[in-house]
Amino acid sequence: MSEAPFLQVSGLRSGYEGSTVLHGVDLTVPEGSVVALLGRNGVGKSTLISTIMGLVKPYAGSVLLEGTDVAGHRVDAIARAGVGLVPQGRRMFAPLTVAEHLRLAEDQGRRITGRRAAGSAGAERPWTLARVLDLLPRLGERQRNRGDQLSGGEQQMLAIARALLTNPRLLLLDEPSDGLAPSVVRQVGEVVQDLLTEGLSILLVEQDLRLAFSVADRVAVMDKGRIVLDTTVTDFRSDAARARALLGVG
Ligand SMILES: Nc1ncnc2c1ncn2[C@@H]1O[C@H](COP(=O)(O)OP(=O)(O)OP(=O)(O)O)[C@@H](O)[C@H]1O
Repeated sequence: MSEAPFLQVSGLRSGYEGSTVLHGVDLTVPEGSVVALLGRNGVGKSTLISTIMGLVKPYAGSVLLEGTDVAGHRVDAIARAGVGLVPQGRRMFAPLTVAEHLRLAEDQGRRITGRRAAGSAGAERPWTLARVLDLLPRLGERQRNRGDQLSGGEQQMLAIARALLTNPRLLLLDEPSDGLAPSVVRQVGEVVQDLLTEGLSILLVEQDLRLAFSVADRVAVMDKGRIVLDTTVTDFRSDAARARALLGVG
């Protein structure tokens, strides 16, 4: 893992229709690392992910991707700059098959990668469908099944596959364990490890602390729209009382 930040967020403020949710967020994701973003419900974690991705417009602050400020840019420009989103809730199209979802994502990926300059983010070794199915073989077996016929774990794998086909170098993963059985959460953890090996940087919003601790290098805790703690997993785990106070968990 290199120490250079892939993502550096500074003083980021954003919200919805004039109501401020993020009150000046500072956060760094070093290249090739996983940062787990923790925090109680409603503190602004998904809003941060959406603002980084360009889905929510910032009021102030910067979002540097390898040193280039993309704050306020359109979502397609941010995808081209190398950011992929695996949204909370997975966002399947119930009537479409796995193969159809993947074909749409491949088309989108081609549009994004086609406009990317040679040698820029994600241009070196694109995520082809074959490469994605190699990483997520279960999807290969389920190609003819519709979105609403998939288990929660399979839907999560499909959401990850769709994001990978846009050739990101930074993946924003919003609560991938949500609603999954413990054995499936472990599989998600293994996929995150594989993605790290493939050279991605990852910002992981997670409520499942076991998953977060098993894959992350650092932990950032958000409260009321600010990062109130940014530390190593080892340090965070060494102070259970502080963790309980920050997260409200037993
Ligand atoms: N699309 C929206 N329009 C208006 N307000 C929103 C919208 N999305 C979220 N909010 C509000 O912004 C605040 C932060 O929500 P957000 O979803 O970012 O928190 P979170 O930490 O991700 O919570 P959770 O863990 O429950 O997903 C909440 O008060 C929420 O009601």
